[in-house]
Amino acid sequence: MGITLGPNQYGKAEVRLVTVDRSSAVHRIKDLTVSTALRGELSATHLRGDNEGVLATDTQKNTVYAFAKQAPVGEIEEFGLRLARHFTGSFENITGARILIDEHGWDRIPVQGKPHEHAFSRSGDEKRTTAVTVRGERAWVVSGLRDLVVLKSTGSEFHGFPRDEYTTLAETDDRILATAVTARWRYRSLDVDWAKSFAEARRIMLETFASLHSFSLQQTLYAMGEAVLKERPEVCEVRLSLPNKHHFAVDLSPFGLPNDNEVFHAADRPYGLIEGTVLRDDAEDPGPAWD
Ligand SMILES: O=c1[nH]c(=O)c2[nH]c(=O)[nH]c2[nH]1
Repeated sequence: MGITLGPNQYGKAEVRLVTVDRSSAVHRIKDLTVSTALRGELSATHLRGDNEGVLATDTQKNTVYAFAKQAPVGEIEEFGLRLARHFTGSFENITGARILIDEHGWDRIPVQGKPHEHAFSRSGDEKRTTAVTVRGERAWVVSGLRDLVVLKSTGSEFHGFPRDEYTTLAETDDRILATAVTARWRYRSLDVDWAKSFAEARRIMLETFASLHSFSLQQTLYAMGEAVLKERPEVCEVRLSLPNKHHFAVDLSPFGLPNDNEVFHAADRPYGLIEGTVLRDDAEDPGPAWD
């Protein structure tokens, strides 16, 4: 019986990088979590512990910090592409790289109504994300966001589902719909205004969530992905993961009180998890974009 080494990669996970642009008194900060992963001919170290072709994960981490000094970080997609191409271009046995970057937002603290020059508050849990994959000369970019928490207090129904002997859920024509959006979208090419594309995809998804009268979170998921594809030609595929953050109307009848969808228990678990892909019929082959 033969045994072989299967797919493998290695790198430094979750390098925390904060940069301060001090070129004017109005400082600008970038707060990133960067993960690197290198792929290629790495059988020597796995089979024999021969590390000749192993660019140390410590070096990968140092490279992230050095690159942040040597040129402006720019958009996370650009930074990811620079890093990935450096790693694949520098060492013969390293033929692929995957760089994951999360960007954490900071807002300027308003002081007497004026945004402060160098004091910030965290924007919240939401992260902008990218996954840059390089294989040989080619590159793929999948960008997105995580933990964008949204809620609508009406405009959502859920009924018409089958009832078996275990079904207790009441049908509803008016419920709270809430979720924490994880969205990732795949770009057709690298010729993209990354900042604008991100801002527009985010806007389109939010507007769709708000505007669509929803009969299921599945319907909302599809509509959000479809709207991005309709308006953003640079995107060819959208993947969404939407936890259904259930809000149950509390039974106030023991207290002799009515509850006309005004008082809810926000349950944190379990939660429904609705996931799906929306893509163009003629979407390019994804290659290793999602791997
Ligand atoms: O939008 C929903 N989709 C479901 O599949 C589902 N299942 C459930 O219990 N509630 C909901 N809501």
